[in-house]
Amino acid sequence: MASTTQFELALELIRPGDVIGLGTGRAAQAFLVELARKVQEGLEIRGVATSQRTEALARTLGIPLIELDEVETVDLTVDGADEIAPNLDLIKGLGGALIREKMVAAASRRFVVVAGPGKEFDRLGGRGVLPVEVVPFAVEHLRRRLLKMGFDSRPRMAKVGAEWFRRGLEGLFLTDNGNPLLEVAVTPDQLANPHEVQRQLHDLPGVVGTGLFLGMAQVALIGPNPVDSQESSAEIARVPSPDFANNYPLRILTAPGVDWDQFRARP
Ligand SMILES: O=C(CO)[C@H](O)[C@H](O)COP(=O)(O)O
Repeated sequence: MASTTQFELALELIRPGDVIGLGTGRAAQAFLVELARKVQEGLEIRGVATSQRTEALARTLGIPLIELDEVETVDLTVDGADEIAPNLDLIKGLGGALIREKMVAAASRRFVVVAGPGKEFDRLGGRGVLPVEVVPFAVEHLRRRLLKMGFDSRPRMAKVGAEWFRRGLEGLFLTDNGNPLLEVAVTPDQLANPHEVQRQLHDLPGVVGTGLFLGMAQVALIGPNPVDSQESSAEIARVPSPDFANNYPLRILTAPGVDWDQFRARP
C-alpha cells in the first residue's frame, strides 16, 4: 500500500469492458499514462475524452476512444479538480474543460477525483477563483451583470506558446467549445451556499456553465502528483518514481453516504 499512488488506486476500480471518462489536467493525464500501460497489457476499455487535449494524448498513448454520443452511461470517470471541499463538492475547470468534464461526469455511474497535494479546502472558494464559461457575445456586458451580482471577473487570456490554448479574437482564451472563460473572483463566504450561486449564475443568459461540481464526486484520491508543469506533453508522460510516491501518504476521501470498501467492491 505504501507505494500505491492515487492513479494506481483509481486503476483498481476499472473492470474489463468499462467505458472510462478521461479527465483533463495534470492529474488526469498522469492517470492516462497509467491506464495506457494497462491497455498495452491487454485491458479492454474504451475512453471518453473530456477535451481535445486529452483526446490527443489518449490517441498518442494508444487508448481506444469513443464519443459520449455513443453511450448512455460511462462506468467510471477519473478527473482532477482545482478545489475539493470536505463533502467532495468541487471547483473544476481552471484547465478550461469544465463543460465537457461536467457532461461526462454527469453521465458517469462513478466519478472519482485524483489530485495532488494542495487541492483540499475547508470551504469551497478557498482558492478564490471560479471558472465560468460564457458565450462569445457581449462578454463585457456579461461581466458588468456579474459585477452587479457581486462577482468580479476577468476573461482568461490566451497563453502564447502552450499548444492547447487556442487563441481567440482579441487574445481571449477559447475553450474547446469556442467560448471564452471568465475567471470569477469568489470567497468562501460567497460560496457558503454553492447551489444558490450555481442557480444564480445559470439564470444569467449567456452563461454556458460553471466550474461548480456539486454532489457529483463520490471519492477523491489524494496523493503525490509529480507533474508540476503543463508546458508540454513530455512533462505529462513523467510518472511517479517509487521513492517519490513513498514520501506522500495516499488519502482516500469519500462523499457523505459513500463507503469506500463498498464503492471499491462494486457489485
Ligand atoms: O478541471 C480541470 C480542467 O478543466 C482540471 O481537472 C483541474 O484544473 C485540475 O488540473 P490539475 O490536475 O492540472 O491541477
